[in-house]
Amino acid sequence: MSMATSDSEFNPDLLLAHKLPETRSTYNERDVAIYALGVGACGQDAVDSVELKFVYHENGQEHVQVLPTFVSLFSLGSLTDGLDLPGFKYDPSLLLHGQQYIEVYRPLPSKASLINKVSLAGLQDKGKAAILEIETRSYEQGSDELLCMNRTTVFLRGAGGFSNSSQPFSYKNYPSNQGLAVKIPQTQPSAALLYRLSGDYNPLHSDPNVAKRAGFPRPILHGLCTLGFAIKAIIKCICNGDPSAVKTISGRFLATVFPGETLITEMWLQGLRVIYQTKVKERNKAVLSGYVDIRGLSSSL
Ligand SMILES: CCCCCCC[C@@H](O)CC(=O)SCCNC(=O)CCNC(=O)[C@H](O)C(C)(C)COP(=O)(O)OP(=O)(O)OC[C@H]1O[C@@H](n2cnc3c(N)ncnc32)[C@H](O)[C@@H]1OP(=O)(O)O
Repeated sequence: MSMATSDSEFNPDLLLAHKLPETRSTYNERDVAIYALGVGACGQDAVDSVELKFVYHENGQEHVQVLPTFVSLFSLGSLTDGLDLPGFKYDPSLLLHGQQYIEVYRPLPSKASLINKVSLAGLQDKGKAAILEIETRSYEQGSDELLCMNRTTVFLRGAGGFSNSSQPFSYKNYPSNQGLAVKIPQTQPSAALLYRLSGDYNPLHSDPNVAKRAGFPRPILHGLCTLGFAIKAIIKCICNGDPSAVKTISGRFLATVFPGETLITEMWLQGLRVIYQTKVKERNKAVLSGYVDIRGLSSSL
């Protein structure tokens, strides 16, 4: 992959000493529904009985239901302002989302105001790149109850070489038997343009010139959009459509996805852990892998 020369300046001591400010998130049912549409809810069948509840109040239902990956949006505030951090001069177009780890502690309300406490949780030197981990703990305003936690790993191409530390990642081995289920939600060519309306306005996903400068032939799909597609497939296949069954989500973005490609998510149930892998069908390429821990299995399974 070719990319523009980075003129990054990286001072890890200054960076790690920096305290990130709190951010605030307020959302309502409209935001929840737009997010769900952005990750393909009701994409194949406009009246899909499992997915309709993520965008519309069905009969007898008081509120739309919130997909657990919606909470990943609370982690965006600290970085979408262009990574304005001391000791850190970096071309944001070279940044790639590397991993996302999510814990959801309580059923998600369909509207809320949150205070996000943000901290730098890790920094690794990979030689050709630096990896920065940012933790965001989101509390409901008023009750101060912890609702969820995100750990976001960003892969900063060209910013490595400041030390010799490195930390391996352990989710590489997949069961050799065929997965429990496979879902094929097709992304639309406009997928990234729709998903960005949920709050990630990074031009890498919408501007052909920015994408070219970053080394891509055209804008790429948001990592968190791919994650949303994958976790929704797991909720549908394994959790009987119940989004509150999801406790923990872990995902590593292995390769880029282009809007319009078809995503296949394969999953294996091991106790209360679902191991999953998402591939792009057209290129037979693994693009996302990880696990989901669930609270329990519905009796209908
Ligand atoms: C706070 C909120 C902020 C949110 C910001 C998000 C903003 C969004 O708008 C941005 C996006 O959504 S970008 C789109 C989504 N992400 C992607 O498409 C990236 C896909 N992955 C890749 O391209 C490669 O894996 C790539 C390029 C990442 C790595 O591939 P290689 O360069 O080939 O790396 P490799 O040689 O295999 O490994 C080098 C070391 O790095 C570790 N590593 C690899 N992939 C990683 C990944 N995805 N995440 C974390 N670490 C990763 C490897 O383990 C290796 O380390 P070690 O040598 O210690 O084993």
